[in-house]
Amino acid sequence: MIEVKNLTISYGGNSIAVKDVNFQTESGNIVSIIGPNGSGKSSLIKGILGLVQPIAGEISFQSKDGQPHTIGYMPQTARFPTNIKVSELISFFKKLEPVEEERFHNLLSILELNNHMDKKIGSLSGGTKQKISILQCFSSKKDLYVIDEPTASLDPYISHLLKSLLVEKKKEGSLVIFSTHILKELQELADRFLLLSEGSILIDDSPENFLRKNNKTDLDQALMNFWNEEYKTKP
Ligand SMILES: Nc1ncnc2c1ncn2[C@@H]1O[C@H](COP(=O)(O)OP(=O)(O)OP(=O)(O)O)[C@@H](O)[C@H]1O
Repeated sequence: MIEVKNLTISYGGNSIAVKDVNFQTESGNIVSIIGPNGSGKSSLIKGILGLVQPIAGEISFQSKDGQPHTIGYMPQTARFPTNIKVSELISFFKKLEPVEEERFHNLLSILELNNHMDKKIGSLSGGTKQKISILQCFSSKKDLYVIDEPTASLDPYISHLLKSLLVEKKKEGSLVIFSTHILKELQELADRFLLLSEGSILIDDSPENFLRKNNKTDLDQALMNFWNEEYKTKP
């Protein structure tokens, strides 16, 4: 379980990236964070991960067995040292954190990373670097998976694989939090979504409930209607 209380993040000056955000969620769920560019999705994710220091609020985790929680993270853009080989990077990851060998080898093969082992990271495409992130993130079981725009630079085949991994992790009892701009992806995967606007949560609902309340079947359309109404009421 994760509980986020009054979380506020600023990078300095007067601007606030995340404003007094509150939510809590149980394990075994997929939660999606959506919102326009600059609405604070990545900042909220970085706050959850402890990568940025909030100016107010707190985040607490409780794992079922009382053990320290483990987190897998896939950033929006994979940033690895450019002058080492793929094989060296993967060996480094394996030294940092033990992997489940069967899962690791399955992923390595599905992601077709074997063909890239002798290449320097700097020579890889963005999508191939994301595949290494997938391998790193999903080669061992975690309590929480945090994925920032998972499918942004992936081809349809690998996007499909990643979405299946998220569903598999939920079924195994982990909590999955991902941000996206793709509402179809949200409707397909999420048990619950948070719509951020200017750092605050504007909607916190399940896709089904939101559709029912708005008498729609298509989330894209329902959210666009909501958004247009929201802007109409702004000065
Ligand atoms: N490192 C940083 N330094 C200063 N300001 C930042 C930094 N990172 C983000 N911001 C600001 O914080 C606000 C929220 O940005 P954030 O990247 O969290 O939004 P986002 O919803 O993830 O955007 P996008 O959809 O474009 O990825 C924006 O105003 C952004 O300019």
